[in-house]
Amino acid sequence: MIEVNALSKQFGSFTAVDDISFTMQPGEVFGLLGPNGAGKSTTIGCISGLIPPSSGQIAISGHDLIRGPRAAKARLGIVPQELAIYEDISVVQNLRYWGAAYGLRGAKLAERVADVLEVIGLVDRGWDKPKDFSGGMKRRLNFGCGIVQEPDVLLLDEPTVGVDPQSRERLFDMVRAQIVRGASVLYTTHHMEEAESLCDRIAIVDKGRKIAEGTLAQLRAQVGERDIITLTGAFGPDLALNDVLPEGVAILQADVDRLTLETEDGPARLARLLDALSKAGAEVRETVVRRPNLESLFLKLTGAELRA
Ligand SMILES: Nc1ncnc2c1ncn2[C@@H]1O[C@H](COP(=O)(O)OP(=O)(O)OP(=O)(O)O)[C@@H](O)[C@H]1O
Repeated sequence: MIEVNALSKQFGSFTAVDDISFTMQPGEVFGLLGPNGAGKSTTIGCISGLIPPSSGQIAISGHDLIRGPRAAKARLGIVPQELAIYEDISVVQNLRYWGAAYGLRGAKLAERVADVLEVIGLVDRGWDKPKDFSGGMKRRLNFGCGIVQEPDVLLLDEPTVGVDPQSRERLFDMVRAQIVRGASVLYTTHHMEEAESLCDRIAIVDKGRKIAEGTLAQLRAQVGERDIITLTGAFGPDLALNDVLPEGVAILQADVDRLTLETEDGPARLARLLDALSKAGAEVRETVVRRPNLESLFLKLTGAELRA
C-alpha cells in the first residue's frame, strides 16, 4: 500500500532523512520509532506530498507520488503532529471542511461526519468549538479530520502528544478500528511502549537513518537475552575498563561520565560489577539495568537513550 524506496531529504547541507526504504501492507500498523529529530516528521511530510524529497521514490496504493500526485494523495489521510483543526468553528464544521476537501458531498459527507463523530466520541459536542476542549479531545478531533474520507493509508505523526491516558487508549482503539476496515497506518512515536503495544512491524530510526526493522519479536531477538546496564558517574580516562570489568560483561559505549554495558543476567552480576569499578577508582552515581526491549535495542545500536 505504501512503498518508500531510498528516500532522502536534505535541508541545505543537513540530511534529515537518509536513504530510508520500507513497505507497508493493508491492515497493518507500521511504526516509525525514534527520538526527537530522527526524521520521522520529515518522512511523513514527504509521503504526504508536503515536503519534496531530495531523492527516492514513494508509491501509495500503486500510484507514484511524483508522477501521479493527485491519485496518490487522494488515498491518504493525514493526522499531523501540529493540530490541523480550526478552533473557532464547531467539530461538525471541521469534519465537513476536511471531508469536502477530499471531494465528499451531500448525503455521503453527512453520513461520514456522523460516523466519525461516533468514532472519536464527540457526538454530544458536535456543535461546540474546539477552543475550549482538553488536549485529548482536540487530538481526537485532529484524528477524525484525517479519517473522514476513509483513506487507504493513514499517516499519524505522534498522535498522543499532550493526551491524557484515557484519551490515549481511545486513540489506540481508533487506530485499531482503521486496521479492521483494511487501511494501513504509519504511526510515528518516540514512546517504545506505544510501538510495542500497537505496531505490527517497526522501523527504528535515528539521525535520519533506519537502523533496524522487523516485528517486535524479531527486534527483541536482535537484543538477544542479554541485559543492558547503564552506569552514570565518573569513569576517568585512566580506567582500564577491559581489565576491570568482570567476565561476561561487554562494553557497548564508554564515556567519561557514562558506561553502557551488555551482559547476561544483569541483576545477578551487578554487585560484582560495582565492586570491581569501585576498586578501580571509578565513581558510580546511578545504575539502570534494562531487560531486553526496544529501548535496549536502541541503546545497543546507538549508545544513546531513545528519549534523549
Ligand atoms: N524545514 C527545515 N529546515 C531545516 N531543518 C529541518 C527542517 N525540518 C526539519 N529539520 C531538521 O531535520 C531533523 C529531523 O526533523 P523531524 O521533525 O523530521 O524529526 P522527528 O523525528 O519528527 O522529531 P520530532 O518528533 O521532534 O518532530 C531535525 O534535526 C530538524 O531540526
